[in-house]
Amino acid sequence: MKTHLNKRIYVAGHRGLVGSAIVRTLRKRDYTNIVTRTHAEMELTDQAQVRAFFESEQIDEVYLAAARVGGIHANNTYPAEFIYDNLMVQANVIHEAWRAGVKRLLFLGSSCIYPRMSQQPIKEEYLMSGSLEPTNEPYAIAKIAGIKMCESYHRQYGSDFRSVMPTNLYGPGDNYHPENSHVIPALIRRFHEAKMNGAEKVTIWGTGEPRREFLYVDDMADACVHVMELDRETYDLNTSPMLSHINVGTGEDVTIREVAEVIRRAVGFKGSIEFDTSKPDGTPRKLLDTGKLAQLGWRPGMRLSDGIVETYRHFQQETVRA
Ligand SMILES: NC(=O)C1=CN([C@@H]2O[C@H](COP(=O)(O)OP(=O)(O)OC[C@H]3O[C@@H](n4cnc5c(N)ncnc54)[C@H](OP(=O)(O)O)[C@@H]3O)[C@@H](O)[C@H]2O)C=CC1
Ligand SMILES: C[C@H]1O[C@H](OP(=O)(O)OP(=O)(O)OC[C@H]2O[C@@H](n3cnc4c(=O)[nH]c(N)nc43)[C@H](O)[C@@H]2O)[C@@H](O)[C@@H](O)C1=O
Repeated sequence: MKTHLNKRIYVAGHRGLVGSAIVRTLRKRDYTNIVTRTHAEMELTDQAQVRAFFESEQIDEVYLAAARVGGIHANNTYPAEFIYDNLMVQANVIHEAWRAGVKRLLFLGSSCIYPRMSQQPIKEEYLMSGSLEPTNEPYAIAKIAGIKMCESYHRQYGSDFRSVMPTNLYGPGDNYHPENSHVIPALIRRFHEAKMNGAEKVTIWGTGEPRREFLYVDDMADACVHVMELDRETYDLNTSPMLSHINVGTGEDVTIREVAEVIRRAVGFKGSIEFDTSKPDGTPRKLLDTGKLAQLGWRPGMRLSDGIVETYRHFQQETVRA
């Protein structure tokens, strides 16, 4: 007999930062029937491959953590790939999941869906109330389309498709590419290399003044499973009739200068920091209002300084993905 622990759960993007943490969390909670495909095994932008997968695998639930992801430079340099890949991946997975009768799906968006100059902290209902940040607008537009797909399939077909909007994430298994990664992995690598090479200075992009909220990836995965385990009635009661997404964050933000200092200390780099103001700052601030998720009984566990120490420990053990 099928219990909730042996339902067939497909984690899309299981080798990425978030997907790998979701698999760890599901295993820790004794889920036994987790289905995965690497990018080489299934190209999610190809509808025929995605259709064949859902037709043969009898999936009960989907965590959609596969996407084209990168930091400010990657988003700004490859906008066509960020909009095309993300629209295609999510359209194929959401549509084919519906066709195959998948019972529940979780779509991962991003806090960059909200207006660049949004009121802070950002509530879910501020979606589409202003213009987006130009460095990642194509990615944000794709993510907004993903939310709207989940809402539309729920509205028209009653599909139990949900969305969470994570703040900036970091942790074990991140992408440490020198240019294309997000700020925390980029700076862990830069400070580490500077320490190893005996360099005197490390350069940080932008002014150091933007504020960001950072969530440890295992907390993010825990929030994803928490949201998926809510019954539909509770989920609906806590989202507004026209907006189905839920913010996930810590409720606290820091400046880039402050987070750089935390990383410098964790890595043990003794030199100085300089700022390259020819590089973009991006959104000045994006602090999520996480009241809805708190009301649903979830809170983060990891403090930023501890999470960075833990991530640096993993970085030193991992084969760097770069
Ligand atoms: N990291 C962050 O700070 C944030 C992430 N998010 C969201 O969380 C989700 C997960 O992000 P994250 O784990 O960081 O991203 P990663 O880049 O670490 O992982 C993404 C995964 O998706 C796979 N993938 C990408 N494109 C395809 C494709 N066309 N076909 C098959 N597989 C594909 C990748 O495989 P491969 O590497 O082999 O291409 C990789 O395993 C995304 O939706 C992202 O937008 C939201 C906010 C912040
Ligand atoms: C999660 C989120 O991630 C992206 O947006 P972002 O919040 O701007 O993320 P970021 O981590 O790349 O930068 C944060 C801040 O940090 C500064 N910064 C300093 N030095 C480095 C540096 O070396 N690398 C990077 N990447 N940033 C640096 C950088 O200038 C910026 O001010 C979105 O495109 C979108 O993909 C998205 O959803």
